[in-house]
Amino acid sequence: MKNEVILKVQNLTKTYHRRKTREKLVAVDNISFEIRQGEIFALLGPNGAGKTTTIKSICGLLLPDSGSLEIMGKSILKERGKALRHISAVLEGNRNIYWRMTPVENMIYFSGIRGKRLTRKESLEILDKFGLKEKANDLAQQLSRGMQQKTAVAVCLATGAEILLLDEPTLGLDVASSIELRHILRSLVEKEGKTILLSTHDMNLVEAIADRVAIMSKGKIVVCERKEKLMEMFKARRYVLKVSTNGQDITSLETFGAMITKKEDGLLEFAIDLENPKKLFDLMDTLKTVGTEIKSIEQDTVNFEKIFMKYVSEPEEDKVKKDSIT
Ligand SMILES: Nc1ncnc2c1ncn2[C@@H]1O[C@H](COP(=O)(O)OP(=O)(O)OP(=O)(O)O)[C@@H](O)[C@H]1O
Repeated sequence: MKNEVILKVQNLTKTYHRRKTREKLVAVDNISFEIRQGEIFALLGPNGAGKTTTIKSICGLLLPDSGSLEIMGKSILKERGKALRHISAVLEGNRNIYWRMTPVENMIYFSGIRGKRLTRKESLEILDKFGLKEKANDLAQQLSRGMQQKTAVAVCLATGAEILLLDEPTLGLDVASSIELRHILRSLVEKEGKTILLSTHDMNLVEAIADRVAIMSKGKIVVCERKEKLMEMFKARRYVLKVSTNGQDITSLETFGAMITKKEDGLLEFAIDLENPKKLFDLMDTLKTVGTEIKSIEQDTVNFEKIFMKYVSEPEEDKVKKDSIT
């Protein structure tokens, strides 16, 4: 049923042990989140944040140290078969298809493994949604990368699973193929009631299709929020100011966390992140006191790249702010 919790991850922890050095690495550190039916949930994070480890744990490919994983109320650890039949995954772009089989053969084979008898007619209908009907009888290895990735998602769909786990689905795709795949994913959710868990570095994809977003860093979830809310929060907070400077001491801007973006011919442009908009007036007072003239104040355009960077690189960003002002 729409809006029902369909996937529940609670206090998931996974540690890797390096054999040679006996070092321990906590790849996923006590994370919890829920995904509702009909949602596109994006899991983001820099390299090594723990996204793939999380997805592999959900697929039952890795055994977590602790925590619980439930799909449609069934525990992956205790009722593996019953839980996992509701999910289908594409890991690392397109690895879940056999190169020496055609798209149709892949679909019939993988749905067969899941106990589903897919007819050739049904598989052609699915391929049609992906614009791949003419390629139905070509070997997968003869398809372009974009076509292979779309075939991989088509295979996922062929299994009849309600939840699709897609790890980097747009990796290596050109702009047109990536946009096409976005439309396909959105329509799978809207027209067919599928639920999608997406792990990606593609911020345009997140901005275009995600409903909710969790950002991971060093094994932890640092924020989990509706995409619109995150965009709104940031839109309200970031300002870009242009001021004229004639050698005035502007080090006081540092207290406002200003980040200089341009400095030329007596004109200074800086971005500022003000959690409390009232602070904008304090900033204007400060600028007046040092004797700079404000040329313009604009609310910064917000995109997902900026939101992502804010959550995953705060200490470095602070350092840049400091460096650029002094
Ligand atoms: N099999 C393994 N053995 C030891 N360490 C591992 C193993 N797999 C992953 N790791 C480590 O666990 C951490 C998390 O890795 P993971 O692949 O989950 O990150 P990720 O967020 O998916 O990264 P990326 O965006 O680069 O794919 C990394 O530090 C990685 O080096």
